[in-house]
Amino acid sequence: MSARRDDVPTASGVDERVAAADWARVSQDLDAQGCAVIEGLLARTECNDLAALYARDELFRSRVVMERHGFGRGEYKYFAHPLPALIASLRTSIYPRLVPVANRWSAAMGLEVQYPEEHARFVERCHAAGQVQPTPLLLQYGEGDYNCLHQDLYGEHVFPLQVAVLLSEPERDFAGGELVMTEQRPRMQSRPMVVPLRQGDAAVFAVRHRPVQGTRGMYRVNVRHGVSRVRSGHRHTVGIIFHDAA
Ligand SMILES: O=C(O)CCC(=O)C(=O)O
Ligand SMILES: [Fe+2]
Repeated sequence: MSARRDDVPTASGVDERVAAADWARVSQDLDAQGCAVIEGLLARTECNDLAALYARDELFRSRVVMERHGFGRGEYKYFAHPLPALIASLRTSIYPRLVPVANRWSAAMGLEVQYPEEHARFVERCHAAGQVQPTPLLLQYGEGDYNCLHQDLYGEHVFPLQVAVLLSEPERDFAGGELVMTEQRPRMQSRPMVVPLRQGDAAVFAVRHRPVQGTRGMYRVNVRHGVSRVRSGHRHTVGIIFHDAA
């Protein structure tokens, strides 16, 4: 029998908030910078309630202690099915907003893959290839913790954009712990970026690579993300990755 899950955060109003975001601006920022911020996507209570789920082992399929794998320091847990309503709603309502960017990028990079309009259809594609495990995750950092630059690839099927929502408030709950991105350009040095976030803000960013318009045509940059050292306090984030894992 599945555990009672009616005391986890509800999805009340989240679809409406997603619909109200300025997706034209997000898409422009993604094209120009490879990342975009949606301010105040989640309310403070939703952030606190989500962060509190970290202790609820029955909601998760696995726990990763980053230090054991050389991933950094701190830990995270992947949600099990059924996903908490708020996470499931974010995943299905944000996905179609990002499909136009994903398809445009794919074509611009000369890739064959195109993404279906609906998240359920894309998940079917993942499942058919043996990628059946949910990838949304909660991350928890304490003093001295950090997350090494990485890419969240879990199999052949990769949706090219992902979302992370900061659940803690900088300066109040923690110091340091900035979301960091690097873009590795062909035959050039990497470009670093810091993404300033407050509690409830969502960062949307490229998972693996993205097209950049150069003076001599389009080229592909390789993208990684991570988190700088948390200097004090505690920091939680929720990561929404749209492909499932093998
Ligand atoms: O904690 C963060 O801000 C980054 C989390 C992360 O690596 C992810 O959501 O994939
Ligand atoms: Fe990540």
